[in-house]
Amino acid sequence: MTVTDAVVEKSGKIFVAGHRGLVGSAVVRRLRSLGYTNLILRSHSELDLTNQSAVKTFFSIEKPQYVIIAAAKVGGIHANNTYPADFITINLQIQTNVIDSAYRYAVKKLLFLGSSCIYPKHAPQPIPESALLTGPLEPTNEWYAIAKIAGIKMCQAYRIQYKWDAISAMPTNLYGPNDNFHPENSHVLPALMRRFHEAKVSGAKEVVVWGSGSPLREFLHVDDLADAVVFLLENYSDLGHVNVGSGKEVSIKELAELVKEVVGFEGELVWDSSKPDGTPRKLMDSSTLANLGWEPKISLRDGLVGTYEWYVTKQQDK
Ligand SMILES: NC(=O)C1=CN([C@@H]2O[C@H](COP(=O)(O)OP(=O)(O)OC[C@H]3O[C@@H](n4cnc5c(N)ncnc54)[C@H](OP(=O)(O)O)[C@@H]3O)[C@@H](O)[C@H]2O)C=CC1
Ligand SMILES: C[C@H]1O[C@H](OP(=O)(O)OP(=O)(O)OC[C@H]2O[C@@H](n3cnc4c(=O)[nH]c(N)nc43)[C@H](O)[C@@H]2O)[C@@H](O)[C@@H](O)C1=O
Repeated sequence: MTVTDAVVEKSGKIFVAGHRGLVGSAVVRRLRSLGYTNLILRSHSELDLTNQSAVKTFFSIEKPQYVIIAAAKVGGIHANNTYPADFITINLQIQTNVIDSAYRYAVKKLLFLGSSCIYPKHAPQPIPESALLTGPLEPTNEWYAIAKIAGIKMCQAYRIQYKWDAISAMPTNLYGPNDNFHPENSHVLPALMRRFHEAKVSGAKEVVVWGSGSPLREFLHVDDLADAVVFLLENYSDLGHVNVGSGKEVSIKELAELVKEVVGFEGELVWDSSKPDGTPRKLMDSSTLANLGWEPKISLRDGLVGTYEWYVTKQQDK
């Protein structure tokens, strides 16, 4: 493993793609809090990253020095399972356009974000980075996972062929402010927070939770992830992708009970077994990152309390 020599200048021009999303908005907060002042931001409507010529024009005019790709087609188990064509195609287009243009317009360093779903469904637990491409993927999100694997491999290929500084980080399941709270298409944590909140407000007696409750998931607050992303941008430069997790896993049943308590819903949980469980377990081995000197700070309970406060004050106005 190599630690990068190149210092990321505080005045360096940094393009954060997807800055309105869960991850992109947290990365922008973190960069600003560290004194990075020269951020380039474009909303989806200002720059559609699936449009190759628009992306080329953007890079040729703006000439960013650093790029963080937090723009992607993202969703929970239902969305991934229902829109496989969108998940594979849009993600391949966004990452291919941005990585290639970043290289061609002399970006100094690029960080690509993948996901823990790149690993085989039955990978050893905790999952080391070396488990990539050692077995079949989880069917509910294999289309998205294939795109993400292609992104990692593209960064590696450009690093090998062009000696270009492209790195990849693999976050575990994330949550926090600016998450997607869509009732069907979101991830489990925001979906349950919204459902429990609406049930509390309406006085409903029951809330439906999908699957069996037995799958295990590892959750990381997005502010911890953003801290890790900037840490890697500043300190890491090598071929291998790097896992970013909290190291702690909970069952979906335990998660549901915790969200219920934080929201203050007092009714019952009803399990809908017609919905898929997805992968049984995906705890990542984040020792590569720990050995570089990074660790997460926000507990799941504290992160949930903060996210619920944000949801009640901000999200409901939308
Ligand atoms: N959320 C999670 O639990 C995890 C996320 N990740 C990874 O982190 C990254 C960010 O995810 P997250 O923040 O959750 O996702 P979000 O959906 O919250 O944000 C994605 C952002 O990308 C933008 N975007 C999507 N398509 C385009 C496009 N064609 N052109 C320009 N912008 C576009 C979206 O804008 P708009 O909404 O306007 O379309 C949005 O701002 C992704 O690579 C994801 O794979 C990894 C592991 C877990
Ligand atoms: C980050 C990751 O996110 C996705 O994978 P996932 O971890 O399976 O994501 P999920 O959060 O949607 O579900 C986690 C678990 O929770 C259960 N569950 C209960 N009730 C609800 C519920 O109401 N909504 C959702 N979405 N899930 C629910 C659900 O049945 C499953 O057992 C990937 O597609 C992939 O995109 C990816 O990388």
